[in-house]
Amino acid sequence: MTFYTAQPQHLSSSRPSSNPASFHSSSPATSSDRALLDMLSTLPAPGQAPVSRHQPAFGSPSFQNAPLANDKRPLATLAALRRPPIDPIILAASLSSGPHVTRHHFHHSYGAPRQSKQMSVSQRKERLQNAPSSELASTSDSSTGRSKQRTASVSGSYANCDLNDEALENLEADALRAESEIAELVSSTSLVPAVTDEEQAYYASRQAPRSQRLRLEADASAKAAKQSATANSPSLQPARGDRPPALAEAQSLHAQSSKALTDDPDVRPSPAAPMASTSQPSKAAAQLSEALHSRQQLISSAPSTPLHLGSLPSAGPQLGMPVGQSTPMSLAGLSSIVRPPPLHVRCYARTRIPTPHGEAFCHLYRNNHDGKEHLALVIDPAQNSEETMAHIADGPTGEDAAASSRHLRSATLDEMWSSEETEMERIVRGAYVGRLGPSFQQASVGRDARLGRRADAVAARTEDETAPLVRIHSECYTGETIGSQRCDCGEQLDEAIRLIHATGTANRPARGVIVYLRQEGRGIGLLDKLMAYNLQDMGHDTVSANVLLGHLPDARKYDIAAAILRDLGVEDCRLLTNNPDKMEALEREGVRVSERVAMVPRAWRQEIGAKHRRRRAARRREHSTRSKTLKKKASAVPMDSSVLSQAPMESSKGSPRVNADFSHSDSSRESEWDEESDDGLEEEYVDHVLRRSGATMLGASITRGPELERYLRTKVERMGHLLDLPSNGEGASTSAFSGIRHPLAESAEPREDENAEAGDAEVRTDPESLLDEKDLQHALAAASTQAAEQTARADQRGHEQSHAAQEDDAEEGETVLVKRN
Ligand SMILES: Nc1nc2c(ncn2[C@@H]2O[C@H](COP(=O)(O)OP(=O)(O)OP(=O)(O)O)[C@@H](O)[C@H]2O)c(=O)[nH]1
Repeated sequence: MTFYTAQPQHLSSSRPSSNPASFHSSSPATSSDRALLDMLSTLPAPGQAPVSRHQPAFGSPSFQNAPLANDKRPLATLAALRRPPIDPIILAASLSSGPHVTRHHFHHSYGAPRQSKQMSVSQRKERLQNAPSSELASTSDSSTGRSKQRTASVSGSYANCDLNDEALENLEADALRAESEIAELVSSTSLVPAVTDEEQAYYASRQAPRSQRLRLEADASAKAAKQSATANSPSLQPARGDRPPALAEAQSLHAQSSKALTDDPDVRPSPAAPMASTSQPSKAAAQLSEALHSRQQLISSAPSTPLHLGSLPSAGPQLGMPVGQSTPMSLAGLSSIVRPPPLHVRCYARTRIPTPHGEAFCHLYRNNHDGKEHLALVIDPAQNSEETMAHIADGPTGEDAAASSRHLRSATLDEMWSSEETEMERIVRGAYVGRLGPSFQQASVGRDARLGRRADAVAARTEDETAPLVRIHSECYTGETIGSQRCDCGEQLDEAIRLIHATGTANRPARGVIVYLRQEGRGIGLLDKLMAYNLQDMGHDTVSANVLLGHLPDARKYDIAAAILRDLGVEDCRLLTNNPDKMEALEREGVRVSERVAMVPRAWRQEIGAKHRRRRAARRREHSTRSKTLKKKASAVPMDSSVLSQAPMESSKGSPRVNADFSHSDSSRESEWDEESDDGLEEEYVDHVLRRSGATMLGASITRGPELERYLRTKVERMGHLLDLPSNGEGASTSAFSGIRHPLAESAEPREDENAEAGDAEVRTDPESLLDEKDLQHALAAASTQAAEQTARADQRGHEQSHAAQEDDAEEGETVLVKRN
């Protein structure tokens, strides 16, 4: 029996088969064929495994990042060539036979349960050696008269297919039997047969040598010719050429409805109308036509922004299945492939995390696109204040509203998730205000009330309100967890937290967000990143290694980051990045980037050019002389050993300072920030470099190394990152300085007054000299305080002693007097 499937003809023809109807195909692919192929080849349901290794799983980052036609990335075309969504040949083969089909399989059949004919080369050789000679008997090919000996000496890609002719004929018979069974099944369901797991399990692949395949094909075409001559059933006649009737009918219906649409775009013919005009088209054809029609309409009317599911046409009849039968693929599913469902993010938990730089709120987000848990680190210490948060809880107005609007809070976290949710449940997931403690627990207000207040607050916002500092950071296990020096990711994360905290002043507390996206290895995943490193060890750079592995140099997307920022109430930001793609992506997603703040690698901030190096060397000499003098003084002062051992700790950020010349208190830091003083920024930086607390990265502080240098340079030179390379060696241009001053400094240019002031700054940025100098200063300061205290105590004791002596003297005098008297 002949069977027809909903596959386009050019697909069927790529699968040589003994099926006469589908074997010969010469009609060219029509646009409908292509539309259908397109539809079939982009059909995976959410969570479904890829059909081939080339096809990314739906919802996976690579699926999200699959290059679009309008993608302007330079290597989009190359990527598309390397990793096409699906290979049509593989698609055709797998639709008919199973997902494990590869390009090299060309003939498949379902057979009765039998042992697989695929065996390893060693097994096959062993079997051949042990086989009786009768098994290797030659058979005579009746058509050519040539004698062929089918030994198992076939090698190469067909090595596993050394079946003898008898086995092949058995298989052929099995195949025909199975095909006719499937055809029966198909004719009862009209469209593509569902292949059961059992059938899959009994599937036997036959990779025959070419000569054998040609013979089989010749036999099959002879049979086909014979059958077509004798066939008299009009229902089995292909409607156009040897095209399956269901598809041909669908195409004609589709053409009719398209024409009607072109004539009058407002009138969309109901599926019943074209059906009435044709002579009894099958239900399947009508369904197919409807599917094609709806899809084409969707594509043509799709806006550039994601559609809401509600605006899509109802599921209607389902493609590929008779009405009433369940199928995983509905029209709604189809539409969701055309445009992914609108992105939704929700914050599931929020908690306070103390970091070496200060406190942050860690938010965990889930979304409906990539199944990953992304994070947002919100730095907004004012939220910890009970007074501030009480405003939110009580419903602020006017200035209070403006103050509370500054708080970066997740709308999805604060909202009531259900009417049954208790206050305690909300608090436990992080929807609380103020600082949570054993005696203070107050749930935050729900979304609607808060949004209303936010509107008030926006109206009341003052003009000098600056946008929060935001960093979009991509996960990097190697850089952040094991301290890899191939990249500066760990350092960047640390630096971002530090910089955001550093924006705080007495009047304006720090405020910013680090969105931590789980896009390891620029979106290619840890596995591929590790392989990319091996390619880099072989001489490739970070860009070419990615491309060699079939990826774009950067496969990340930022729509989820933008959604998270919007959820946190960030509508505009100052972005900490060197990557122009990030800025563009955020702007595209509706988050305004009012300013870019450079992320200067710490190692490059140390690299301050030849001229400055010379001056730094001079300053260092001067300092060493001063240090020696100070050391001499120190040795003259008696001092507890405990004081000396604590000196480095004293220099860490937040610890009490004892010498105003070399350090600054928190309040002095605030005033420096108020004045936007570079020196203050430098001090902050130096403090950070010298800190000894916290272990966010192994070997924290500055990431250095030749591989890091290469990585950074490649990003600048090949990926367009906006960072000036440092000068290399003596006499190099100082233009490299632009961008290597502190990123938050107003001007990126080096200061004109290259005097001792600049020298001071340089010296301060040298951690080693600073460590010595500062530690020594602290030690000295502590020692002199101790010495002063000792002196004071001694003075006191002396004073007391002299006083006592005087009293004694007086008493003695009195005694004498009394005696005299
Ligand atoms: N594929 C690949 N990814 C890398 C490599 N080195 C680091 N990464 C990843 O790159 C991501 C960080 O991206 P970067 O290009 O360093 O920086 P960026 O985030 O684009 O730009 P900035 O905002 O300026 O920091 C992290 O996910 C790292 O895991 C590499 O050699 N190959």
